[in-house]
Amino acid sequence: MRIAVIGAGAMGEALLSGWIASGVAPTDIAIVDAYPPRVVELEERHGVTGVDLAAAAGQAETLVLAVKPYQMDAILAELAGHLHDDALVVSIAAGVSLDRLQKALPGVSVVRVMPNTPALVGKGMAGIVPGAEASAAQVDRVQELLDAVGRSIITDEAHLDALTALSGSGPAYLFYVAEAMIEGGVHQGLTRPEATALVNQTFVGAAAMLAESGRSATVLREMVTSPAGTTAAALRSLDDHGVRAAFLDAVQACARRGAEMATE
Ligand SMILES: NC(=O)C1=CN([C@@H]2O[C@H](COP(=O)(O)OP(=O)(O)OC[C@H]3O[C@@H](n4cnc5c(N)ncnc54)[C@H](O)[C@@H]3O)[C@@H](O)[C@H]2O)C=CC1
Ligand SMILES: O=C(O)[C@@H]1CCC=N1
Repeated sequence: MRIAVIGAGAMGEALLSGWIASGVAPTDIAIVDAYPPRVVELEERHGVTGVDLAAAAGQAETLVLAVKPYQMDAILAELAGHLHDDALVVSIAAGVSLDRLQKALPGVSVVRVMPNTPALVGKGMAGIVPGAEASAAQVDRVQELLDAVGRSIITDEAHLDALTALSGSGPAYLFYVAEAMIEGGVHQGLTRPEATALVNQTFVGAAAMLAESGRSATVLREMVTSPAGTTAAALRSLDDHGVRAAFLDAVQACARRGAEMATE
């Protein structure tokens, strides 16, 4: 058993399906989930195998802890003392510090990661914070897993809440903007399917320009904004509604919530 995903919910499934798409054999991936129908669903959809936590602890090379933060203590307590000697534990939970993980699993190699759901389509972005017990080879192994489903950076824990506020939670902000734009198109008389197709492809095109043009977001926005034109009118309205300030506040609220969760 190469990888065991403990808590095969939204993010656990995004990672494992991204790994399978990148060439990891489904038979190398096991899942542990408290909700039996979810295990059956993922076994059927991806060809992975449901196991119990004891089997994952005793056999998996890498255990990816992908339960909700408040479910983490119960999992850590069950794992403590049952992990095999070379086990590598990767926690993706927001607000669960390395210190808390390491105290629950003394002597175990632990790495903290903040991934995001675009891993599902091989376009993920992840931050990696190595724990003190993790070897360079183990950190490389984690980075290889994340790079197989997108990109990653090694960072320090002090920056992980800020990283969560951009890449971890960020996809939700963009989906929210997409929803609002689609609604705007419907208000202008477009059908919902037409508005959805226009907005989705505009996101694809704009994202590709950000990734591939080598130009900054500012330059790309200026390229669209003709003097006294339509875009300038739209951006003026966004500024009048404080949208830029709202994003600054949203990023701050997200990072603050991550820090707060660490104390709960
Ligand atoms: N959803 C996202 O975009 C991201 C989530 N995360 C982190 O990933 C973790 C999971 O988040 P989601 O996938 O959104 O949650 P989710 O609720 O979709 O998945 C959690 C899964 O854990 C299972 N579970 C609960 N208790 C369990 C137990 N004792 N043993 C085994 N399985 C158990 C649930 O049945 C569920 O399938 C969280 O800690 C979150 O902070 C990190 C980055 C992005
Ligand atoms: O909303 C959350 O708490 C998780 C962490 C990052 C994205 N989703």
